[in-house]
Amino acid sequence: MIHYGLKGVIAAETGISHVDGEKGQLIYRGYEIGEIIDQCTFEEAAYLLWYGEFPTGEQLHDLKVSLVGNRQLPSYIIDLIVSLPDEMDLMSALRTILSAEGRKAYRWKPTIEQAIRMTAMAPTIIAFRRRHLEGKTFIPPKPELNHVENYLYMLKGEVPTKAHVNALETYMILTMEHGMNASTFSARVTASTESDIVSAITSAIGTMKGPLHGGAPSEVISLLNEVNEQGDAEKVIRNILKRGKKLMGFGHRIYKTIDPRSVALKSKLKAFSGEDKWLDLSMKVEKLGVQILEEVKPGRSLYTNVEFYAAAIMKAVQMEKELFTPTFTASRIVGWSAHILEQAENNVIFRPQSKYIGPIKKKEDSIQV
Ligand SMILES: CC(=O)SCCNC(=O)CCNC(=O)[C@H](O)C(C)(C)COP(=O)(O)OP(=O)(O)OC[C@H]1O[C@@H](n2cnc3c(N)ncnc32)[C@H](O)[C@@H]1OP(=O)(O)O
Ligand SMILES: O=C([O-])CC(=O)C(=O)O
Repeated sequence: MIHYGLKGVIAAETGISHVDGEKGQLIYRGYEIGEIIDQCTFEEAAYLLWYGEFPTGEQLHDLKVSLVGNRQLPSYIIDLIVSLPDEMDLMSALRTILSAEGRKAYRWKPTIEQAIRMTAMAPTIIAFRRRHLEGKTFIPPKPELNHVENYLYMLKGEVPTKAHVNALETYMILTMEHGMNASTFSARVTASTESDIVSAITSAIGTMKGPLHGGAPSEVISLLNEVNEQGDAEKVIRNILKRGKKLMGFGHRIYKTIDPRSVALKSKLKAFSGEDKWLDLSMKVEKLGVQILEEVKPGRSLYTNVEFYAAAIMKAVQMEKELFTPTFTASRIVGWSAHILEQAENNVIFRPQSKYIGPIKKKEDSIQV
């Protein structure tokens, strides 16, 4: 039997997270995601994923110090940020620039220190590259700001409001980790060859970029923009589906009910912006989208996924469309690296099989006379 797309195949045991697709539940290291976003910072959630438990005050302090030190970029990385062609999109640039970090020091086995370094570097690379493309000067990280505050500060050049930090931090914690999704699988496959953490994360970034995975939210914005311009949401949705296209931000391999991250983002947005044009538009498109998908694809249980409300939350914190997937990547590096470390603990190389459906030939039969 062939499991196309490895649907339903369990290929590893993990203690990092659990995704219950029927209940619509997401658990990090035993704790429900709702509890984590209400009570933790980005740093605390990352510590939990890497180490399996919450940090003490001293451990959290040490992690913060390590993040501060690793946020400074070496000169070879800065050189790349300014020399890559301008038409390279941010995800391609991030993939290329982070991969330049692959030095001898990263040889097998991966370590938590390496995971922290890559997590610390990503937001600085994204912010510097973005500012370079805008013709603006780089804003170096401020040691006294936390991870999410720093990211916004380096992008915008001013210390962000508490409301913006809180909204983005919620999003970044919610998207840190999600079981054996496509990009995490990529990371684990690369790590399973005993390749280094930089290569594994580079593989994952390449996988994250695609519109069926991490690239979806910018397409959600295109959908919302189209509805906003045309005014008739039902017509826009039906036209997309009539053309045989997918409705971006809807559907999920595991969730057969609403994605709990989508619920959490919607409620954060309600608290954050109250009456907001993009939130209202998103809720209208969600309601109609679910109804029409049930009519067109009955029984497939298609609801909004995390990417749907990600678009509205990014708008709320004034992030441009080009930053959506890189920001998702900056948080998912935590989950990828936790999986790379777990893979290294009990490694078996990933090597599924394929069924050959081509012909069997003989060379002499193909010789023309
Ligand atoms: C962080 C993340 O990666 S979250 C996912 C982000 N991606 C998106 O939002 C892109 C849109 N969604 C999709 O493409 C899919 O739902 C995926 C990739 C997320 C999941 O794919 P799969 O598990 O392979 O489900 P599959 O594509 O087989 O869907 C089952 C059925 O529902 C349909 N379907 C699934 N999602 C959608 C959608 N968004 N719009 C229209 N139809 C859909 C499929 O066409 C399929 O129909 P069929 O039974 O007639 O063949
Ligand atoms: O789990 C998946 O297949 C996709 C997803 O939601 C994620 O990676 O966050």
